[in-house]
Amino acid sequence: MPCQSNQELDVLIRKVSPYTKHGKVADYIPALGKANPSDLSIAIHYPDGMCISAGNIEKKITLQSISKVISLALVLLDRGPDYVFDSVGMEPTGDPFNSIAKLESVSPNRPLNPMINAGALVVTHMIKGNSVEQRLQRLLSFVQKLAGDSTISYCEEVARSEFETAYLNRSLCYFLKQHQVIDENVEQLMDLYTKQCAIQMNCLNLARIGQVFAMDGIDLKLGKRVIPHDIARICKTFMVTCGMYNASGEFAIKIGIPAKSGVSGGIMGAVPGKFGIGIFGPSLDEKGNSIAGIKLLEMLSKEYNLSMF
Ligand SMILES: NC(=O)CC[C@H](N)C(=O)O
Repeated sequence: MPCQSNQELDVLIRKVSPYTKHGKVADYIPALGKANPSDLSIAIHYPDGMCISAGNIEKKITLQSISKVISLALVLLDRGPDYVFDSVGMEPTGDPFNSIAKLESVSPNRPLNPMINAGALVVTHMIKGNSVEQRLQRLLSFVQKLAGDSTISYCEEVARSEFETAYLNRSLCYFLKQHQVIDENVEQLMDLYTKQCAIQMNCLNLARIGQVFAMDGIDLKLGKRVIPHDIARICKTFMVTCGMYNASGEFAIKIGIPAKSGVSGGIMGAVPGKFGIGIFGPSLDEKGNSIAGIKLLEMLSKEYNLSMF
């Protein structure tokens, strides 16, 4: 079913697009610095397969931190919650996503949650397979299944650009290795992690994955469960408590939708029992969230009473 462009969403986009001028695109990953700051698009995917959109939803974006929810779901499926949460906590940090501070100050020295970089690196470390290629393929197949799109792959340019400049993430890895939280070659883990973050899709794919989480792991279009209920619930809870980094509290109060953002400017939303949302707006606020994307979600949530609280 093709995605229908929608007038009401179009009006919302036009209202919030001036906000794109207040933020800036991420450039600490050089390839992301090429994004057009005034881009803004949204897709909403319903469980029956219907889809509405506004803006250029064909444009492909890299998942960046949004991938953390999906790798977490895969690793929970593979290894079970007890194994995973032995090495990664369940608490928000209140710190920026790439902070190293609490790794040192909180005992034991394990990351506080899987949505910060340190926690996500541990989760990626847990993806099963005999080589980076095999582990990436397993993750990609899982992403393709959730999005219902077997063409999804990763962007080599963005992956390479992050791999060549990820000094802070390497520091996190070495810290974790020193404390025996991971036992993998750091370059190998960075290779897999940067490719994971560079998995590329459009807003419609993103909305469809959001919809699977919104429906607690059931893909109604396929007529089957693709993520076990308890795992979808864990992922959604992390989206509420840590999904928007250290802006998650304010986001929960003002918007109240489980969501995960990435520094590419993507946001994946999962409105429980209703629909999934995919947003792309690469101009970011100071915490690394899409500045206009958040405004868009705020207006949408108010207008259609979408807060889960
Ligand atoms: N917040 C993000 O989207 C961060 C993801 C990015 N790949 C990083 O590790 O820095």
